[in-house]
Order: sequence, then structure tokens, then C-alpha cells
Amino acid sequence: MSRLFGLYLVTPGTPMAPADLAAIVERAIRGGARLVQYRDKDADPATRIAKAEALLGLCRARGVPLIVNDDLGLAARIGADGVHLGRDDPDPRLARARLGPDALIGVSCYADLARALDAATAGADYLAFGSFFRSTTKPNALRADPALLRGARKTLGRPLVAIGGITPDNGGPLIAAGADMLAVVSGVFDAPDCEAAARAYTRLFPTEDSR
Ligand SMILES: Cc1ncc(COP(=O)(O)OP(=O)(O)O)c(N)n1
Ligand SMILES: Cc1ncsc1CCOP(=O)(O)O
Ligand SMILES: [Mg+2]
Repeated sequence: MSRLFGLYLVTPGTPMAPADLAAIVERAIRGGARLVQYRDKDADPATRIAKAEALLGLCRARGVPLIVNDDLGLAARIGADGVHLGRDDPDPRLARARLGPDALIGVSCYADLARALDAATAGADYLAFGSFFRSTTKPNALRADPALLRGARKTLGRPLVAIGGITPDNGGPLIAAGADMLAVVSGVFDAPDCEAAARAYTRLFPTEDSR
């Protein structure tokens, strides 16, 4: 089974102790999260290292890859499994050269299929589209139409990630349209029970047998 399938948990930048962040992520992994991204725009460098290392320890113990958002230097320093890059971030070729052939490199493509083709050519392992719905985490994110995923599925030949305002109620059609993973922040982190929330997303995906 491809490891790039299912719930992709993205962390919020909420200030909290590294162990508390890891405890929430652990519950989401118990609920089925298959990939974790450390995304944190505000913490100072020492806190970012401490949080990313706490997550890496957890993710290694649970067999779930850890991706670092934006920060190639942090990903390389802690030995993360990969990096996620957007339009203001380093080029995927640079990330590949720095992190090596086995690193998972994800690229944000917003609603732009041409950008996705370029990213695939540059060696991206997955291509992320969105925001598909209004996101409280990133209210000004560019918006994408779910129909885009059908075209992306036909032309790109890489796993597709959907992000932005995704809930257990609106995520099913994104999977039906071609998303391999649903990337989620608030739908898990703002839920009263993170494990149950993660499980609600996990149930949207077809089981290995039915794929
Ligand atoms: C899985 C996933 N998809 C998209 C993004 C957004 O990346 P980017 O456009 O670089 O924006 P920031 O997250 O850096 O604000 C993501 N992080 N993860
Ligand atoms: C990083 C990012 N890029 C587009 S929307 C988004 C945030 C997604 O968070 P949420 O799942 O809370 O909408
Ligand atoms: Mg970025």
C-alpha cells in the first residue's frame, strides 16, 4: 500500500509544550493519521527544533513519516522524512539535493496544474492543491475548485493531497475526485477528541482491499 494515502495531519502554530503537541499527534495517529507535517510559522528557532524533534521521536516510534513545512534547514538538521514547499519556499530540486533520494518532497500547487506539472518534473513526491474550502487556519489561502482534482488525477501521475477547510462532511467528494490524502489542521486539533476526529477522516478512505 502506498504510504501516501489517507489522513495527512498538519500541526497548528499554537504555542504549547513539545510533549503536549506530541501527545495530541499521537492520538491522531491512533485515529489513523498516515503522515504528519510540522507547520509552525511563529515559534522561535529553539522551540521549533524542540517541537520538531519531539514529533520526530513520536513519528519514528509509530512508523509515520514526518514532513517539515517550509524549512529545509530544519528538516535536514533533525533528519526528518521530508519537506513541504510552497511558492515562497526553496525549489524542490534544492530540497532533493539536500535531503537525498529517499526524502518525501511535497509541493503546493494551489489551483495551478501547470505549476503541478513543473513540480512533478522537478521530482516532487506529492502535489498539494487547495484551499478547497474556507480555512480558519489560513483564511486568505488561494481557493481551488474540487473539479480540478479530476484533471490533476488524469495528467500528473503523482499522489494528490487536498487541503483547506476539510471536514469529515466535505472530504468524501475530494477523495472521489482524486485526492489520495486529505491534509487537515483544525478539523483534528480543534476537535474535543482528536483520536475520534482523525478516525472520522480515516473512515472516508476506501480500505486497502476495496482499492
Ligand atoms: C499538505 C500541504 N499543502 C499545502 C500547504 C501550504 O503550503 P504553502 O503554500 O507554502 O503555505 P504555508 O503552509 O507555508 O503557509 C501545506 N503547508 N501543506
Ligand atoms: C496550510 C494551508 N494551505 C492552504 S489551507 C491551509 C490550512 C489548512 O488548515 P485547516 O485544515 O484548518 O483548514
Ligand atoms: Mg510554505
